[in-house]
Amino acid sequence: MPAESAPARPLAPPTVERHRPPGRDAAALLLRAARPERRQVLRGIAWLMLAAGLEALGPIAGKLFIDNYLLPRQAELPQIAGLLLGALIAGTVASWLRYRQLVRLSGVAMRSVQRIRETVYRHVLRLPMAFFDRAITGQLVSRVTNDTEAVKMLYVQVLFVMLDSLIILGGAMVAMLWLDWRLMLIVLALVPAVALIVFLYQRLSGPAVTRTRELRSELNAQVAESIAGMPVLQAANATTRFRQRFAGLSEAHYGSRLRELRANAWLLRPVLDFLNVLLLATVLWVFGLRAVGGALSALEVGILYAFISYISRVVEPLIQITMQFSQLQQALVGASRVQALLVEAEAPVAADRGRITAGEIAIEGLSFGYQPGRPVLHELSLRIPAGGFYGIVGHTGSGKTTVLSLLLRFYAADPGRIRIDGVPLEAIAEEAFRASVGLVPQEPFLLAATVRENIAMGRPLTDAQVEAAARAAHAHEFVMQLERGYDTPLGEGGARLSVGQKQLLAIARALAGEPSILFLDEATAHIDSETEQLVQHALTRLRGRVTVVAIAHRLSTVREADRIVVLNHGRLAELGTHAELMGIDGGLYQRLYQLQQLEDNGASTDDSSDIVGELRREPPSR
Ligand SMILES: Nc1ncnc2c1ncn2[C@@H]1O[C@H](COP(=O)(O)OP(=O)(O)OP(=O)(O)O)[C@@H](O)[C@H]1O
Repeated sequence: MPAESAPARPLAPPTVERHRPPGRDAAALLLRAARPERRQVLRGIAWLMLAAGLEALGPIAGKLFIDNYLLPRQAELPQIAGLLLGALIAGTVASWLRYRQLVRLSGVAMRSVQRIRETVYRHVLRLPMAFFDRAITGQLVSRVTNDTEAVKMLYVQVLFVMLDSLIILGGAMVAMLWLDWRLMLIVLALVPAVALIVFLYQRLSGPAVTRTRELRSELNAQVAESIAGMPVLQAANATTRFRQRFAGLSEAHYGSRLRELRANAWLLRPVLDFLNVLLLATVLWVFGLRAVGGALSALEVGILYAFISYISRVVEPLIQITMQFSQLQQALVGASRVQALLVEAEAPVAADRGRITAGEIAIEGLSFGYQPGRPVLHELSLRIPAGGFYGIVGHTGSGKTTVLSLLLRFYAADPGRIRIDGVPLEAIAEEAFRASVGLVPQEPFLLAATVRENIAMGRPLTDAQVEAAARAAHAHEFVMQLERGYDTPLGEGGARLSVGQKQLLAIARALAGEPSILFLDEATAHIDSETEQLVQHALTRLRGRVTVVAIAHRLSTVREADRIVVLNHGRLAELGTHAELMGIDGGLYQRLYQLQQLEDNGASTDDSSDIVGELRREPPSR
C-alpha cells in the first residue's frame, strides 16, 4: 500500500495535536447526544427544582420556630412538633428526590456517552483512506476511548452537580429575597466574585488541561506504536531510546498535570472558603449596625438565623460549581477533540444505482495526485476485459499502488475516468461495489480469531463455502494440519502463521466473497517460490471467471497474465504479454526482468543497483 506521505489535511501533526477552543464544540456535542433524552432531562430538572424548594423550607421553619416560639417563650408543643415534623419530612423528601434524579441524570449521561462513542467509531469506519495516511493510531484510539470517557464527566458534572447546585442556589436566593431583599443583595455580590474566580481559573488552568490531554494521547500513541513495531524495536536495539522518549513525555504530562493541580489548589476551595467567611462577617456586621442603631427588632433574630443557614447553602453550591470546573475543563477539552474528529469529512457514498456484473474495467485519461500540483499518474488509459488477468509492474514509486487505490475507491479519481462494466466507478453503490471486489493486500491483515472467522469476516458463509474458498486459495492443506483445523485460533495478527500462510488465507478470504474483480497488491512479495506457485496456480484457475489485477514486484507472479502493464513515473510505458514485452529490446520490462534474474542468481548489489538507478532515471515515455 502507499508509502509514507506528507499530510495535506491532517488530523494531527505527528507530535502536537490541533488546538481548538473547546467550549462551543463541546456544547454542540453535548446537546446533540442528549437530544433523544430531552424529556428525561427536563423531568430531572423539574424534580430537582422541587427538591431545592423543599430544602429551602428548612431555614424558614427554623426562623418561624425562633420568632414565634423561642423568643416569645411560648411552648405550644403541638405546633412546635408540627413545624419540626414538617421540616423533617420536607428534608427527607428533598434528599430522596435528589437521589432519584442523580440516578436518572447519570443514566442520561451514560447513554449519551455510549451514543457518542458509537457515533465516533462508526464515523471513523467511514473516513476516507486519505485520513488514515495521516492519522496516528494511538491518538485515534485515545479519542475514541479516553476522550469520550472525559465527555461522560461533562454530562455527569453538567447534568447533575452543576444543575443541582444552580437550582439549590436559586432556591436559597428566592427564600432570602422573601426574607430581606437588602441582605440578599449582599449575598448576591458573591456571584460576580465567583465568576471572576472561575474566569481566572480557566485562564490559568485551561492551557495546562489541554496540554495534559494531548500528552496523554501521545503516550497512548507511543505505546501502540511500540507494540506494533516490537520486533523492529528490539532488533534495532531502540528500546532504550523509546523508553527515554516515553519518560520524557511522561515527565511533561506530570508537569502539565501539576500546573492544573496548582491552579485548583489556589483558586478553588481556599478562595471560596475565604469568601464564605467574608460574607458571614458582612451579614453579621450589618445586623450589628442595625442593633447599634436600635433598628434590630426581636423578629430579625429569626431572619439572622435563616440568613446564616442560607449563606452556607449559597456558598456550598458555588464551591461545588467551581470545584467541578477542573473536571469540566478536562471534559470540554475531551469533547472538543471528539468533535474535531466528528467533523472530519466522511468518504463520499455513491448513490444506490450502479452494479458490477461482469467486471470489465476501463480507465480513460486518468491523472491523479495526492496533493494538488504533484501528479503521480499521468493520462493513464487501459481496458481490462471481464475475466482477464492483468499484471501491473514498474519501479518503486511508479504508481502501481495508486492505480489500485483508485480502482478500490480509496481515493477519489476524476469522475468518469474509471468505469466498470460501463458504469462510472463513483456511481456504483457502496454495498454492491465492496461485495463484488476482493482485495489481497501486501500485508495480510488477520484478526485474533479462528481460521474460519478470518475467512468469513462476518459474512454469513456456510462451512462448505469457507472450505471451498480455502481450497481455491490452496490454503486448505495447511489449515487441516493446524491442531483444530478451521477452528484454530490464530492469535493477534495471525501471529501463529508464516507470512506465506497468512497470504493464502487473505486470498481465501477475498475469494470467499465470490468477487467479480480481484485485486492483489504485491501479494507474493514475501512468500517463497513454492507458495508463489500455489498463488499463481490459484490465479490462473480464476481466469475467465474473475477479473484479476495483480501488482507484482516478482515478475514471475504475472508471467502467465493476459497482459502486463508496465508503469514508469506514473505513465503507461509498455503493455503486452510476457513474451511480447521480453521482445522489446532495451524495453523497461526486459530490463526489470533481467534485474530480477540477476538478483535471483545472487548478483552483486552493485550490478543490480546500476540497473535500478538506470530504471529510476528512465525519462517518462510520453
Ligand atoms: N498517500 C499518499 N500521499 C501522498 N503521496 C503518496 C501517497 N501514496 C503514494 N504516494 C506517492 O505517489 C507515488 C506513487 O506511489 P505508489 O505507492 O503508487 O507507487 P508503487 O509503484 O506502488 O511503489 P511500490 O512498488 O514501492 O509500492 C510515490 O511518489 C509516492 O511517494
